[in-house]
Formats: sequence, structure tokens, C-alpha cells
Amino acid sequence: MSVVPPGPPALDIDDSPTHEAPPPVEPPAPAGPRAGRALPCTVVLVGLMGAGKTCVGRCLAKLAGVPFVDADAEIEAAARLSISEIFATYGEAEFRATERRVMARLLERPPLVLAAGGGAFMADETRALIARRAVSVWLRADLETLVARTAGRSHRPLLNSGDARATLAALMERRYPVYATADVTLDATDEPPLATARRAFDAVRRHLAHSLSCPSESSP
Ligand SMILES: Nc1ncnc2c1ncn2[C@@H]1O[C@H](COP(=O)(O)OP(=O)(O)O)[C@@H](O)[C@H]1O
Ligand SMILES: O=C(O)C1=C[C@@H](OP(=O)(O)O)[C@@H](O)[C@H](O)C1
Ligand SMILES: [Mg+2]
Repeated sequence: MSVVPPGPPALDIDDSPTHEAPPPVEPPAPAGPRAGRALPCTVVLVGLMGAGKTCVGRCLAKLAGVPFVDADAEIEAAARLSISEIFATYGEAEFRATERRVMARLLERPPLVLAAGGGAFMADETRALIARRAVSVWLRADLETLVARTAGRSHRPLLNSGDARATLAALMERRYPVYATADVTLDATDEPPLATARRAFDAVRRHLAHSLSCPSESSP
């Protein structure tokens, strides 16, 4: 009789939304059919580690007058563990399962700017939900930019062992064709994050103006 070795334990997360930030004070309402709504649906920033999702996302939320949520921070708050601790104790598969669950919950909330973790958009289920309920923006960065921006930081477990440059290059190969399916693609440059956020805001508004309706309005 073969004995199946026990896998890592399942991660127990607090699914209550109590750790979420309260909505900000409403900005002045714009005139027109979208009056009172600074952004009609959630914007999800996707891209590799170091692309600037968290940093640019925070600026974009201020510009758009909606809350900012970082998916990794939500996962950490729900698990009461850092991303590195989750990887070390429970393994990557359990992290990914938690990430899918947290993303689904965040995508049910009223419009916000959501900085996804770099791997979130690779899950079919999450990508399908984003397509239905949000506008996705890929912050596309070259390898040099990603290496420079992630160097010397230890909070990304995938880059903590081996050659970070080689890991990022391999991830680019695997993930860029999938990130390329996002609604909007923006190149990450050396400009200040606020300038990238302004470009993102303009591109999202253009995208919404050209699509028939906001995804969150056309599907339940
Ligand atoms: N123009 C820029 N846009 C975004 N991030 C920048 C820029 N220049 C430098 N950075 C730095 O690069 C890092 C990007 O990290 P972060 O926003 O956490 O990326 P991600 O969430 O995509 O992994 C931050 O330390 C940020 O300060
Ligand atoms: O690309 C990935 O698989 C990951 C990206 C990280 O988020 P950032 O992209 O915000 O660094 C974090 O979710 C985790 O370390 C795994
Ligand atoms: Mg981030």
C-alpha cells in the first residue's frame, strides 16, 4: 500500500472585508451621463514584477477619484502573513488559489484601481472575470527596467533564489503573450509614476469611449 505524503497545509484566510480601506471622499461630480462616477468600472493593472503596478496604481486611483487596492496587500491582510511567508509555509499553488479567491472578491467591489500581483492575470478564471467586470491595463516593461526596479528588494519570493534576471526573462517569455490580451498596453518608461498614471488614465478613458459599454454594466 502506498502512502501519499502530506502536502503543505491549506491556507486559512480571513474573507471578511474589514481590512479594506474605506471609500475616499467623492471628487466633484462630472457633468454628463456618467455624472457622479469618476470611473465607471474597475481598472486592473497587470504586468511583471517591477513594472510599477503598485506604484502607478496608487497615482492612478488618486487621479480617477476611486479607491486603490493592491491585491498582494489584500492577500497579506487576509492571511495575516507576508507573501514570502505564504510561499514558504504553504507553497506557490496555495498562494495562487488564494490570489484567485481574493481577486474574485475585489472584482465584485464598486469601481477601484486594482494592482494585481504579476501572476494573477495568468489564471484563466481571473482573466475571464477581469474581462467581464473591468478594464485591464498592461504595464509593459523591458528586462533592464524590471531587473533595475526589483534589485535589492526581498519581498518577491520568485526572485529570491537563483538568477533574478534569468527568472524575469523566462517569465517574460511565458507571460507577455498573455498580458498582451489586456485591453490597454502602456510602455513603462523612466518618466515619474504620476506621468505614467496620467497616460494610463487617458488610455482607459479612450478605451471606454470606444467600447460600447463598461464591462461591469453589460454583464452581471
Ligand atoms: N516610472 C516609474 N514607474 C513606476 N515605478 C517606478 C518608476 N520609477 C521607479 N519606480 C520604482 O519601481 C518599483 C516598482 O515597483 P512596484 O510598483 O512595486 O511594481 P509592481 O507592483 O509592478 O511589482 C518601485 O520601487 C518604484 O518606486
Ligand atoms: O509575478 C508573480 O508571480 C508575483 C508577483 C508579486 O507581485 P508584484 O508583481 O506586485 O511584485 C507577488 O504577487 C508574488 O511575489 C508573485
Ligand atoms: Mg505590486
